[in-house]
Amino acid sequence: MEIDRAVGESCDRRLQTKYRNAVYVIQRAFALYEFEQVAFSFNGGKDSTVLLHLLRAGYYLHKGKSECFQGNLSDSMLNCPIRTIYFESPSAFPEINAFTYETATAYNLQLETIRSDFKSGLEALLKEKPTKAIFLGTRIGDPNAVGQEQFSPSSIGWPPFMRVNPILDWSYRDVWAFILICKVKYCSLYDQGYTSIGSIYDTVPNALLSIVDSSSTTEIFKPAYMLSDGRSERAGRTKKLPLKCDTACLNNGMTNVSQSGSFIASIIVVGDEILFGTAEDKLSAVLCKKLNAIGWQVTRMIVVQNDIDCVAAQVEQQKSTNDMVFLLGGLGPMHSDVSLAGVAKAFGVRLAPDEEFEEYLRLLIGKHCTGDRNEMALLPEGITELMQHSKLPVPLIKCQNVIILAATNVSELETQWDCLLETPSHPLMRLPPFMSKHLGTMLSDVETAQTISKLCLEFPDIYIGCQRKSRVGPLVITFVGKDKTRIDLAAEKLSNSFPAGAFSEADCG
Ligand SMILES: Cc1cc2nc3c(=O)[nH]c(=O)nc-3n(C[C@H](O)[C@H](O)[C@H](O)COP(=O)(O)O)c2cc1C
Ligand SMILES: Nc1ncnc2c1ncn2[C@@H]1O[C@H](COP(=O)(O)OP(=O)(O)OP(=O)(O)O)[C@@H](O)[C@H]1O
Ligand SMILES: [Mg+2]
Repeated sequence: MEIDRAVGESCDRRLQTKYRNAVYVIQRAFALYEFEQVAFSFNGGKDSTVLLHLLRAGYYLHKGKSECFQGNLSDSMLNCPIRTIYFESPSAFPEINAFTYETATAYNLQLETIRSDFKSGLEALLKEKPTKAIFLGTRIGDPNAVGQEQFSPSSIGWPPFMRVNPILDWSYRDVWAFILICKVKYCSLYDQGYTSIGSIYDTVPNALLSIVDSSSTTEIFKPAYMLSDGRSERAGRTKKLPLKCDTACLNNGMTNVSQSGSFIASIIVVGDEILFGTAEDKLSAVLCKKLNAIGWQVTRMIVVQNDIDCVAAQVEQQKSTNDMVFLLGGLGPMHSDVSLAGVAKAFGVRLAPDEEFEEYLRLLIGKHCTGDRNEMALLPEGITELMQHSKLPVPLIKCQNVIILAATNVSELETQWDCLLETPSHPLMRLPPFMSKHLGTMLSDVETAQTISKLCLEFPDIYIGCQRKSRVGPLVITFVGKDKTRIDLAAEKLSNSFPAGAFSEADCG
């Protein structure tokens, strides 16, 4: 078969290894699932073009040569009649659309065009036709590849299928080496300087391929395969406009002080063991107190599973609605340590080796490190700031307005917090602290409820909360705010609304 032959006859040993592994993954998938229950996600991009020809090679090897040759078909037209899905969007480049349809016809792919978003399109597809696995041209540098393996079940919240990523470990160079060695057709945009193709609204030719030609009025670009540094593959993908709350990212992680006179933060704790009830989260409560003491308000404390998508979903949501997000847990070398991958996914960047951080880790755990790459030194690319302090063995990690704390107990958290505040570039502006006052009473909830409701309306700047430690014990009313006089006034008003002695100051630790 021509693809197999071209790679075999090339002198590119690296490509040969990548090719063999990818074809092996494809053959495994064909052996595991019924052919009718697998699909190929094809969009005319370079990665899915490579995958198309690997599928043809894998199918040929899986089926055996004889079954694949149909009559007098030349082997370059050898087909893999796989179900193929294309999510066609009105904002796709016409060249991409044309290439997708031409290629599907040329290779007899059973094309199913879907005109909705990925998730609902896949939901409808799975309802209509049982689909166990879908081949994708995802590569490790893609923002959405974080945490994926060659066989990765679809994410939580997505319809259930296996994502099969045969070229996950292929580099930009490998992709072009394959296309050029196998002499397969590719979308014409890649000859015009496009190196990764999204929509017409967010994709331009890669400026690194621009040819300076003073005699020409139009800008000319070299073809995509001329890009020497694959890390710049997505340089032509313009950033989406920031969401309204993402101003936090533009302003060194700071928005303006909200009307309540404080910054807001949320805390995400990553820990299956907390959700199973086998461990208790003590750190968030301590962190809340620390934040309150510098005048920050905590809007949420969330515990999530050790799952990249769960972490990513929460980080994505919280980072855009809070001035700062603190992440606790899920850091380290274990399979369940997915916090950084979740952060990377939330920001749409990849995890990349960070030499500075690796050096710190080497000093700390050097001799225990195995392998040639330290997985713990992979940090979200382009958005990570290391906050070093002499009392810390490794720096704290900050990704825009998300701070990742590696504390495993209260004492470590206290040290990390103190160091954070002592770091010159720390992003936590000190504001007047929150203060609180607690009143205890043996009056019942029913007797006090109405008066307290009225008090809340009268003192909108003071948080007034009620809690009981037991049904028979005292009711404790808490007043929290930044103005001591106002707190005292609210407490006094409450006491004065009831017979003398009904309330007394309580200590809530
Ligand atoms: C067939 C298919 C399956 C996908 N499955 C998932 C999934 O399980 N989880 C997920 O977060 N995204 C999934 N996606 C979305 C991709 O991660 C990603 O958003 C998409 O390839 C577009 O990349 P872009 O945003 O860079 O254009 C899927 C996309 C396709 C086409
Ligand atoms: N609109 C789509 N329809 C079908 N599959 C898609 C679509 N968009 C993405 N995919 C799948 O996701 C994979 C990764 O997309 P990505 O954009 O990174 O790669 P590509 O389009 O093949 O190449 P390029 O990086 O040059 O754009 C694709 O190879 C394809 O399998
Ligand atoms: Mg693309």
